Amino acid sequence: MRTATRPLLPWVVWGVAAIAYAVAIINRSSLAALGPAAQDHFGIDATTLAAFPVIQLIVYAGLQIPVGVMLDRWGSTVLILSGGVLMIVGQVVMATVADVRLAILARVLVGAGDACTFISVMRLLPEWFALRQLATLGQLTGLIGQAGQLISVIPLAWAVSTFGWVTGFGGIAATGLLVTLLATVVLRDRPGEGTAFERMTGRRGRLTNEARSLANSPTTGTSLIGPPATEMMAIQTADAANPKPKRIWDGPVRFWVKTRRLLSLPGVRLSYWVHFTSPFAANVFLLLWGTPFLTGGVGLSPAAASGLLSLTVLSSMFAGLLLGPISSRFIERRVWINVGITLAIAAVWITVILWDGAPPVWVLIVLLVVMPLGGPASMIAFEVSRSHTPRSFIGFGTGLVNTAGFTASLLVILFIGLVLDWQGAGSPENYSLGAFKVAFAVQIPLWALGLTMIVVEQRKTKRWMQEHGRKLR
Ligand SMILES: NCCCC[C@H](N)C(=O)NCC(=O)O
Repeated sequence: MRTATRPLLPWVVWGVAAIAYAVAIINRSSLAALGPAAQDHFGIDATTLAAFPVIQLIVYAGLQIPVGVMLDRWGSTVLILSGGVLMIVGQVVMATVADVRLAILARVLVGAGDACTFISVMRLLPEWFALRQLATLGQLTGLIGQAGQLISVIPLAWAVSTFGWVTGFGGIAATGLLVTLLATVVLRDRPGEGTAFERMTGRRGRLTNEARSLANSPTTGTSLIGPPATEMMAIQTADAANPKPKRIWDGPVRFWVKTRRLLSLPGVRLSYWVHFTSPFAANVFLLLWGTPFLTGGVGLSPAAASGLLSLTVLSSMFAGLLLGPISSRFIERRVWINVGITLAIAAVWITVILWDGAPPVWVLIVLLVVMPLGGPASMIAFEVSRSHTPRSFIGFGTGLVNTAGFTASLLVILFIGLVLDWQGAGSPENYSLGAFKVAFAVQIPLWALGLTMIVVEQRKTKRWMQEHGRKLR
């Protein structure tokens, strides 16, 4: 039978989950190209406008661990659907209100819904696919998300300028509704588990009963040989005997114990620092400071700046295609691949900062091609985390790791603003190249911190694995 030999269902489940992630990215970046339109619509200044992405990012990062805990309890389907509903409500509010405080509430809802999506999609992968496929599928998921970013920039800006604010944001809400409905009848947490629709109606279809994973062995943990003898495994056994605990919140003490146990694994700490170090330069540039630097600092026209910025999407998509197969082929070296990419990003930025005067266009092109490689490189962190996190903690572990890059991005966004202000160059009329160069130098200590911690934790991880007789997979 087709389903038994070559199951199609894992691909359909992943496809719909990846589309849900792309919709989350459309929601996340829906204001990216609409700055002036939003200022007009709400009658706000640039500082208030800048608060939108920052608040959204704080909500996103702050919810990663709670969402991870819920994910381990309720599974990916519930979280992806809840995220979809939150984003739909957020965009309906955004489309219909005139008060800026309500618009900020709308962004909070969008940030919360977005926070539920990515790690839930990542949590589905090891349930449906074989180990050797996970790195590539993780990268492809990131790449499909990136396509969402393209949609949110060009077609949304066109829709808002042609049909108006309400139709543009209403259109995003309608797209979200369609995908959420699709997810209700397609997503399944794992083979044998029903869709949300089946669970609500109490009837399971043939597809669910015959569902098979492409994996033929357990896909998380570090051991290929011998029983792991850590404290963590006791927790894993307890969860295996009782796979659906009733409570979502065990109280602060138990939560703290869990966090400490997870962080006691050097491989989990390693994955945190891998995610911390590589993506922030691109995030900061794309979310807030890229256009002011290129226009107010380097002196490019807005059109030239946005042309250069579009390079980042292409570069990151291309890197995503290559890095998946490479990191699963060279599993022992994947952390060093990430380190190499981060060093390249730091080297290009230091060149720009030390350049005498405005860097020529070719240097800017190198910057905008190399810097976004940090996004796909950061996906390696989820591979490292999957290798080292016990199965029953995967959601928590993924959420914890995903906090890292976004925390670093927030810190750098904030530090750049502070250093610009400190130099008296905090507003567009006072921007200068020299001030931006000093401000972007705040990235250097964060790279130094991240890279040092990666080297330290990589050594500890290697030692830990030798001591416990583990082999990486
Ligand atoms: N192709 C770029 C993928 C970037 C992934 C990024 N580092 C990440 O962790 N994303 C999480 C998210 O919610 O988008």
